[in-house]
Amino acid sequence: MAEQVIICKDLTKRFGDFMAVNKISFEVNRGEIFGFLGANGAGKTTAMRILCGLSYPTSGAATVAGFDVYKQQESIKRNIGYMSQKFSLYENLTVLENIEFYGGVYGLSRKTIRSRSDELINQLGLQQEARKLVGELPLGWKQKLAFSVAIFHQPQIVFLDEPTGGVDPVTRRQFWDMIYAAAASGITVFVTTHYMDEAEYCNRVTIMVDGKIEALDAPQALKARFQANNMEEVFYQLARGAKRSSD
Ligand SMILES: Nc1ncnc2c1ncn2[C@@H]1O[C@H](COP(=O)(O)OP(=O)(O)OP(=O)(O)O)[C@@H](O)[C@H]1O
Repeated sequence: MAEQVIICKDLTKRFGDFMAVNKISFEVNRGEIFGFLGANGAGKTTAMRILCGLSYPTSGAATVAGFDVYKQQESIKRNIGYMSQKFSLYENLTVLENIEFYGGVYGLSRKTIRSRSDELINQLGLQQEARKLVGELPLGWKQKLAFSVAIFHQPQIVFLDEPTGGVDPVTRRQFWDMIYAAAASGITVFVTTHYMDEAEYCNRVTIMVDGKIEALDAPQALKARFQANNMEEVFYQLARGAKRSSD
């Protein structure tokens, strides 16, 4: 049986009387690309923040990389990478300086940082840009670099919160090639997205509606179950009854 690196059981987060995350349960396997979908306000970011060790649940249980979300937040943070749409690299530092900075934050030795950053810059084809300010790079390149930095310390799991917002489909496809390479190297990928073509690239997806998980399966299986041609239609069938407004 596949090793489970994230286990959630009835995980709940309440803000006052409001159930932002309402008893969600699921498991994610090592090396899997796990899509976490839902309309605006469904509760994705709230759930993801708990799994990243940034916030406590109200009730329920979860472990991430074997560590408990209540008691072992620091161990969770050391074993994951995180990239949010808002998380940005330092625009006023160069490409190389950003890589070195985050390598240091993640506790890598100077020697490791030097050899891995050379390797990374070559892989990304950024040799010409290595000493340019990140602020001068196009958005798609910033996202690729931010992803590379999020997995620079070779974490067990990487959490991506709408990582490809605002870029064209070709650039998004290139970004997904990087996700596949990371997953092939054994990194588990937990990703939220609004783009339904990206949902098709995941091994399995959950669809959250109003704080609850309404469906969880491989895209192919969901399409068959909902007699849909694509994930857009599956999503629409599940999310059309959502009470939380999309803004
Ligand atoms: N600190 C908070 N206090 C009160 N309500 C909150 C708090 N954080 C989030 N919420 C509410 O919880 C619900 C879920 O928010 P969350 O950000 O998790 O949704 P999401 O699925 O990530 O949506 P989006 O795609 O818009 O980021 C929203 O209705 C939001 O207003």
